[in-house]
Amino acid sequence: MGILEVNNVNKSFGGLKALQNVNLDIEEGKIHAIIGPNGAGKSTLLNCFVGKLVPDTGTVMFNGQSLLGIKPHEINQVGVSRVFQTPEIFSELSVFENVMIPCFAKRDGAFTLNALNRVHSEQDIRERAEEMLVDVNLIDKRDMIASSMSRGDKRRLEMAMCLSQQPKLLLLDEPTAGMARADTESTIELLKTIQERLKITMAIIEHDMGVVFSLAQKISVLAQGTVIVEDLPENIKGHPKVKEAYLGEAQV
Ligand SMILES: Nc1ncnc2c1ncn2[C@@H]1O[C@H](COP(=O)(O)OP(=O)(O)OP(=O)(O)O)[C@@H](O)[C@H]1O
Repeated sequence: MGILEVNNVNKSFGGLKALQNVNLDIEEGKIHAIIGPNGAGKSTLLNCFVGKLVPDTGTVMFNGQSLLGIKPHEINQVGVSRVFQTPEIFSELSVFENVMIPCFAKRDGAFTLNALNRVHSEQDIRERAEEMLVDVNLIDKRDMIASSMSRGDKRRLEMAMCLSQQPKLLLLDEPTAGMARADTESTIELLKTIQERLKITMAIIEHDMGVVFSLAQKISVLAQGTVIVEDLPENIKGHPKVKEAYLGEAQV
């Protein structure tokens, strides 16, 4: 049984069938990539996991609980976190302060900026934030202002913020889009380390096939709203259906 199970999901926008009878099973502890050409329905599907869109029909179950009709922030509370193309961080705050914010939110159920003022007396929050920074290898940069960091380090910081909410499933929406090669490599290493050490399940949408094949343990290929193949990475490379779907785009 998967940690995330998608059954017969359909979603249309007017007359356009963006998702048609989509079935997907994301296994606990694995990195599962969802790939496909432009307009295949990848973002629409991800949006159905986080409450941004509601499927017309079908079910989305997380750990045996339906995610349909649940508000995005509640989905986050049940253990599903999403990482966007552009890291969502507080640019003017230090690295350490950025990580303390979600640590407060996790403990108190909400965060107010005032909380940062009493941080010196908040030993448990400080320790937790430090632990997170060690996990993503940013502890030496704890006093840097977030805006001055590289794209790769900003991604590390965002991951530390996500991890402090103790997610069970991490959804990654093109995590290396627009990155220089060095930052892309650093992000691949980061995600591998997190998955190996913390065993967090990840679902990743990504156009860069180098990233996909470096990380994924299973791949689902979407084309025109339908899953055309779901298999191990070695069986996806060169698969005739996948090649056909990508005709005119970067080859797989
Ligand atoms: N809110 C919307 N209203 C109308 N049509 C939409 C909406 N969102 C997506 N679509 C359409 O649904 C189809 C699937 O789009 P989606 O963004 O899910 O594809 P994608 O695989 O994520 O594409 P890309 O890789 O280019 O981001 C496309 O034809 C898109 O134009």
